[in-house]
Amino acid sequence: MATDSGLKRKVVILGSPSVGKTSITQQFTTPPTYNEAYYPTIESTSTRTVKYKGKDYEVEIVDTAGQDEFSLFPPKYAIGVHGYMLVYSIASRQSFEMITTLHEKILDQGGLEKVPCVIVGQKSDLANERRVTKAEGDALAKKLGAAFIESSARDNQNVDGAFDALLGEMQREYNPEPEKKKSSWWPWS
Ligand SMILES: Nc1nc2c(ncn2[C@@H]2O[C@H](COP(=O)(O)OP(=O)(O)OP(=O)(O)O)[C@@H](O)[C@H]2O)c(=O)[nH]1
Repeated sequence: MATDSGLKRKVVILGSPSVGKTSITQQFTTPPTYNEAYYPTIESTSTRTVKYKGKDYEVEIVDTAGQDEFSLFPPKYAIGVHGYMLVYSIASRQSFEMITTLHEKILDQGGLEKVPCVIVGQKSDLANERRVTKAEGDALAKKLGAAFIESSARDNQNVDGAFDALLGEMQREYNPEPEKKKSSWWPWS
């Protein structure tokens, strides 16, 4: 896990193979980009500067190889990382179930109790092949203390929204809003 490092954020994208991790990353860093062809990723890092609440953040994004329940969690994905995007496909139950496993691995590896996270239900355009409801995604995110969004890299739907949600989670962790001054009982004080 990382400490607050000013206006830089390092995020790692994790999920089962072929859920659209590379597609969502490319659509975010070099829009508009979408590739119908599937090329399995080994690992790839890209950056984009984004404005969040009036400040420019340099976001470094590590797009990882698809994981299954037997994959080892590389320790480098726990060091210096500010937040995680956990991606599944709404058309794959198995990829949805991997989210809980991945979340556990992140906490175990970092020795953490919580971590800034967004859960992304990708391929929302595949409505006829849906195997995971929005309510299930939402409930899992609540259980894991994460943000939740459904997106389509193909249609460029909610791609920026997914990263924005993660920035929000990281902001809460590293730059919490100062507590609002409690209103005084005395109206004149
Ligand atoms: N229908 C649909 N297909 C998508 C979407 N995003 C990605 N795909 C397709 O799904 C396949 C896998 O996409 P990738 O982005 O390579 O998936 P990945 O999760 O990076 O895959 P790994 O490298 O194996 O981990 C490709 O054929 C994409 O064109 C989407 O939003 N909708």
